[in-house]
This record gives sequence, C-alpha cells and structure tokens, in this order.
Amino acid sequence: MSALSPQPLSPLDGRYASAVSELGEFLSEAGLNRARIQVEVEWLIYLTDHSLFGSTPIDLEKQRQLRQLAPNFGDDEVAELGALESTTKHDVKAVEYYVRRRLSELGLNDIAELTHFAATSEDINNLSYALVIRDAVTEVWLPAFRAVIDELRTQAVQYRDDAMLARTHGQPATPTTMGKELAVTVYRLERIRKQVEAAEYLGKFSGATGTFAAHLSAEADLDWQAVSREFVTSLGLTWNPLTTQIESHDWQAELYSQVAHGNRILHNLCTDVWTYISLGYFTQIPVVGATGSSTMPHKINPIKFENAEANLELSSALLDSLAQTLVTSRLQRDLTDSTTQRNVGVALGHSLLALSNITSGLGQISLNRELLSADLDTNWEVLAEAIQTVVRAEITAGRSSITDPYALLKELTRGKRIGADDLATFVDGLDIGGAAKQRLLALTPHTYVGISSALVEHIL
Ligand SMILES: O=C(O)C[C@H](Nc1ncnc2c1ncn2[C@@H]1O[C@H](COP(=O)(O)O)[C@@H](O)[C@H]1O)C(=O)O
Repeated sequence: MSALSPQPLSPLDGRYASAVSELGEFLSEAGLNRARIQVEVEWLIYLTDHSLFGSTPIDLEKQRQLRQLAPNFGDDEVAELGALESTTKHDVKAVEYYVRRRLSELGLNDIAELTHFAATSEDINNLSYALVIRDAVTEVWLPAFRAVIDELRTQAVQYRDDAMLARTHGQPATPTTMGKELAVTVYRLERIRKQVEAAEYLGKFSGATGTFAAHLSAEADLDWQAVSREFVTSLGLTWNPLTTQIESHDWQAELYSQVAHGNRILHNLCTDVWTYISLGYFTQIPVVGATGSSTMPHKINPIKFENAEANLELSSALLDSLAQTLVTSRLQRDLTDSTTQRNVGVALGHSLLALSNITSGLGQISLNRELLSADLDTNWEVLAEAIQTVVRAEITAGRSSITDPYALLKELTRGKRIGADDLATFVDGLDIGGAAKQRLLALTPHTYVGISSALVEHIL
C-alpha cells in the first residue's frame, strides 16, 4: 500500500497549478457543470417567461435565487452532483436532477417538468462548452497572450536602434537590429491575437437530431427556430441553425488551430531568444537565491524559455488533436467528443504555462550591447553585399567599367575575415563614382541596418 493519497497525474494540477489554476475556474469538470446548471436554469426561465404550456413567469426573487445556483456551485454542490451522477451514470441527467431538487426547495415543483425540456444532453453541453471556452480564452488565455506581446513590443522599441549581426543559416549576414527582429514576432503574434479575439462561439439548441421534432410534437404552432436562436444568442453565443445532434465543433477547430499557430510562433521566439542568450547577446539577470546548475556554480540557465518551448509543444499537440478529431462524429452523433473536450483545459493550460514563463523569462534578460557591437566589428565582410549592389548601380548608371561585381566581391570575401582597413582599401580602389565611393566608405556593419529602426513603427 502506498503512503501517498491519490496524486494528480498532470503536472498542470500539481507542480504548475499556481500558473494555470485560473483556467480551472472555467475548464474544469466543476466549471463545466456550473455552466450546465446556468444553461438549464436559463432555459427554464426562458420557457416560463414566455408562458409556454400554461406556465407563468417565475417571480423575480425566485429567478434571482435560481440564477445564483451556478455562481454558488461550490465544493459541497460538486459532491452532491457527483453522488447523483454515480446513480444516473449520465452526467447531464445528473445536472437535471440537481436543478429539479433546487426547484423543489424553492417551491417550484409545478414547473419541474420544464427542466431540460425537449433538450438533448448536447443542447446543454454545447452551449456550456461554448460559454466556458469563451470565458477561458477571453478572461485568461488572451490576457496572458497580450502580456507577452506587450513585453515584446516594449523591448522591440527599446532595442530598435541596437545593430546586431544577422545569422541566416547560422552564418554572419546583413545586420539588423534586435528591436526589428523582436518586432517581427510582435507583428506575427498580433495577427493571431486579432484572429482569436474575433473567434466565433457557436451554439445549437434543436433537440435530439437537430430537427426540433420533440418541440413540435409538444407545440406545433410555435416558431421553434426563432426560440432556439433567441435563446442561444441571449447567452452571447452565435446561433448554429443546422446540425446533427451535436454542434459541429467547427468553431472549436478554428480556434484551436489559431492558438496552436500562436504557440508555434512563440516556440520560434523561445528558441531564438535561447540562441541569443547562448551567443551572449542577451544577458540573464541573476535571480537572488536561485541556482543555475547543481554542479556548475557559474551558470544561469535559460530554463524559462526551455520550459515554455516544451509546454508549447505539448499544447499544440493536444490542440491539433482536438482540431482534427472534434470535427467528425459518426452519423448523427458519437460520444468521442465528450471525453476529448474534457481536455480543452489541459491544452490551453500548457500554453498558459508557457506564456507565463515567457513573460517572466523576458523580464530576466537584458541586451549586451558591448557584445553586439564587438560581433559586428569582427564581421566587416557583411558589407560585401552593399559594395556589390552599389557597383551594380554604378555600372548601370555608366559610372563604372567593372564587369562582374559579384565575382569581385566573392573573391575578396568568401569564407574570409576582412577588417575595416582591408575593405576601405578595396573600396578606395574601385572604379565607381565619387559620391558612391564616399557612401560606401562611410558604411560600417553598425550602420548597415537599412530602415530596421523605422520598421518597428509597424507594431506601434
Ligand atoms: O441526450 C442524450 O443523452 C442523448 C444520447 N447522447 C448522449 N449525448 C450526450 N451525453 C451522453 C449521451 N449518451 C450518454 N451520455 C453521457 O455522456 C457522458 C460521457 O462521459 P465521458 O466519456 O467520460 O465524457 C456519460 O455521462 C454518458 O452517460 C443519445 O442517445 O443520443
């Protein structure tokens, strides 16, 4: 026998709980059940407010008390619902019984049969999921995503003029600025932010096979489509008019693809920042009391970015699986989506953990301008591109008789280390116009950054 009580299997519920617990408000089983209670109660109030089947509107105080059932759904209520489900073996049916009990306590037995009226479980489930996923995304994930963008934007502006040797293929290449490179990531993330902010949360409410058959059998003269639309939109969701038993989950696939794409851009950021740290371009600010390596006391390891990298991978793998599998359901419904959707919180949780580590990692680095500058000083050969381009322009303008500028520069620079003096001597001897020569002689790897600084304006 183990000396341990049952332990959380997921690190999100153990080691990382404090970083992701906000999501549990919405995307835990309790969060889902709370939303189910809300939807059942709202449907009941809707039906009675419209005096359907001879019912009369519930008095306002009792409506208020019914609407308190969801926010008051706490630990005791979770246990009560659990006990009901252990009998029903059906999670939504258990919610129905839970609501009926409360109706009885409020003296509303006369409308008990309107609980879950004409609804199939998915009518309740899909609206509940749309509500909790919307709230989790807008109230938790997006703010954390925006925090990363804001911090990156701040650093992009701060470092917009800090020239840095670029490294295409890992090799010295035309310089850029650190700020411009960070701005590229901001620009990419902003597109994702806008897409996620514009996400649609669809809901269906049309009965067992999406035909309103049960509704019509009870009341043939009602425009049930209008009822359904009004009810779904009253919850702040977009009405889906045409489905099988289940909401088709296309909006979920779209949302998860966008978040997974965002994850991948962030993953690219993490590996780049890791590489800049490794090159010494970013210095890590020591955290008081923290240990880098257990055996090498000098070290500060970029663990925030490494943790984020791995959690972004896990999140994307889960989100990809959700996006791929949720959009298929055999015939009018199979129940595979039920257990799959229980993992939406896990998928977003790994992303949220990564976002938290990226924000804190970005707060613990500072630019090593001396190293950036020294690196540029030892790579004057990157000006070969500029010289070659100027010579081409001069040839075209009839101010040079050079025949093959690329070969000329290749001969001088390919695979070689060229210093400022070598290059100045070379430029001085070029057969080009005086103004072009002066422009080239004035150029250094530090100033050969084009409009890098101005490009940062695109993220402001
Ligand atoms: O309105 C209905 O219930 C209609 C019914 N389809 C169902 N729709 C939604 N939920 C259903 C369905 N069937 C079962 N269950 C209950 O779903 C729960 C599945 O548990 P889990 O696999 O752990 O996610 C678990 O609690 C199951 O009992 C149909 O026959 O078409």
